Amino acid sequence: MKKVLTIAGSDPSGGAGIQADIKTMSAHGVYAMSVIVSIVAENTMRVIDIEDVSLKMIDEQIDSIYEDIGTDAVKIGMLSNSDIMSTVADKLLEYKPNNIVLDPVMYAKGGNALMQENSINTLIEKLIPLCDLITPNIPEAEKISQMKISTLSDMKEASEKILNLGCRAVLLKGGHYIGDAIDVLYDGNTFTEYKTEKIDTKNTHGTGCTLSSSIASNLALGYSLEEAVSLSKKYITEAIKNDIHIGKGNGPVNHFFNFFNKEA
Ligand SMILES: Nc1ncnc2c1ncn2[C@@H]1O[C@H](COP(=O)(O)OP(=O)(O)OP(=O)(O)O)[C@@H](O)[C@H]1O
Ligand SMILES: Cc1ncc(CO)c(N)n1
Repeated sequence: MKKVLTIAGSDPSGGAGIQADIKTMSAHGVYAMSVIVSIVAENTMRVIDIEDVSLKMIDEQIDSIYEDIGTDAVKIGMLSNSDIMSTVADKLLEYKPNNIVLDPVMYAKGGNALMQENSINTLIEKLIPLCDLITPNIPEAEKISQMKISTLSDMKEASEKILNLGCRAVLLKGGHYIGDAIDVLYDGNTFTEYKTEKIDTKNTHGTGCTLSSSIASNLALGYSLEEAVSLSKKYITEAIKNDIHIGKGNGPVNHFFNFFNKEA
């Protein structure tokens, strides 16, 4: 069985973070493992508090995976500050895992910060160069590329700027784009657009976590980057379409739409 690790924050309400990652990986038939770096008190409505796990415990959790099991892909999600980013980057340099997918989480859907603003330089200098793929949404890509993104051609220009920071590929997600849900993949040679209609729903909590975990799973399963993104775009679209109406705010997607019928 292929093995995929998520290094991210915990969302007790189950729609984003580690919980979304494990559900997504399990729905793809890979063996999911998790290193929790922050515990977030949050739900579908708001973020209440964040408590970071100690750097020592983060170190030891990552060691415990590589001492024993190893990974076929690694998904990295919320890293709240620059010390955590450096700790994770050092471990990636030590173990050199294949297929590193970084979702550079900065804000929750309601707008609360999940990453300290002053850690963006560490993200850029230490983490991005180690990644096979980075999956920013539009506000995150604006921060990383330091340019305003209003059009599809801006998305492409920002992808080029981000790729020049040293990662192997960029998937700039257009869920926040007015109009269709267009994501742009840039691998240094080719731009590939993945386009679906925007689904009219407020239940999009954890869409980014789910997409990046799906891509990591598909890479672990041996798909090429282009195939993995294409399959994962189909997965997130179906997961959004088949939403399950949990909570009072921005609810989660249905990670297991393939396995059960929500009407049943
Ligand atoms: N309403 C929607 N209809 C169709 N696809 C959507 C919709 N919202 C987001 N998507 C798709 O979901 C994926 C995740 O994109 P999005 O930009 O929402 O990520 P995100 O902001 O990082 O999510 P989050 O921070 O909540 O985890 C992308 O493939 C995007 O195109
Ligand atoms: C723990 C966590 N990671 C990521 C996100 C972004 O969706 C969130 N809301 N919570």
